[in-house]
Amino acid sequence: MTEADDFAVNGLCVRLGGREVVRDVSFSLPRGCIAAMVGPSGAGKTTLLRALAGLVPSRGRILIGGEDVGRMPVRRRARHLAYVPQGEAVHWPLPVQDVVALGRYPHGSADPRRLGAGDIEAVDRALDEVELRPMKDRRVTELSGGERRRVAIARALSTGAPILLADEPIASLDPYFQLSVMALLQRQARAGALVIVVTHDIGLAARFADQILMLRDGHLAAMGPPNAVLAPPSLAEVFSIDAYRSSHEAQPVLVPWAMR
Ligand SMILES: Nc1ncnc2c1ncn2[C@@H]1O[C@H](COP(=O)(O)OP(=O)(O)OP(=O)(O)O)[C@@H](O)[C@H]1O
Repeated sequence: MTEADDFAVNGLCVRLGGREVVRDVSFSLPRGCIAAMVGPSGAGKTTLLRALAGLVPSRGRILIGGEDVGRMPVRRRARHLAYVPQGEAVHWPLPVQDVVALGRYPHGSADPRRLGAGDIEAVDRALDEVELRPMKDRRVTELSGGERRRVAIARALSTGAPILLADEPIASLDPYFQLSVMALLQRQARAGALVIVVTHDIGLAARFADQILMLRDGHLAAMGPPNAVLAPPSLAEVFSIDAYRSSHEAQPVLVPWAMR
């Protein structure tokens, strides 16, 4: 890791509806890392992720390799940061491959009829990653909720951005695709990307993430490796739960077990 690879957030604050919903958040993460952002409902995860993506005004600084994201031209920022929003991304009856091709917009190609060979390759690769190539000509409005989530993930992947911010990408997926998408995000990290994924699934966070960012009431309550952060005291204090903890195939197993 070099300093230029870092994604650094300093003193980030976001006000919404006259209230500070993200408060003085600071952290830095290297490329090659997958970080899971967890926390109770309303803790500020989506707001923080949207602020990191430049989609909501914030105070403080966000730096990529020392460069201030707030001063980056929008297309340049979009080549650095890809964002998978919560919920369904597209409501128009476009073919799947055209939606995924929107990820090539920051590279100058938005019209699906004018994509270059590199764009087409990036789109096909992204469709393969989420196992949607056979559905590429289907209209997104005719897909299931889980399939649409995978289209949104493919669109972000097709940007080729080295920083991927994903808001609950596995929320509406079946167990096979929850594992598939988490493994895919981990592969992106191992290939050199920085992935920050918001999830309520602390079990999959423990299994796949290198770092946990734990939010509570808008501030970063804890950050570190899963076994340190998702430990009984913080699960009790932040989530008000006890969890069953074990290991399987040398991986941590964490199952929410009882309310406290
Ligand atoms: N547009 C808005 N105006 C005012 N308050 C908002 C707005 N959007 C979100 N909030 C508030 O900001 C706080 C953080 O919301 P946010 O959606 O970031 O939480 P979250 O941790 O992602 O929650 P969840 O896990 O339920 O998705 C909540 O108290 C929410 O009510």
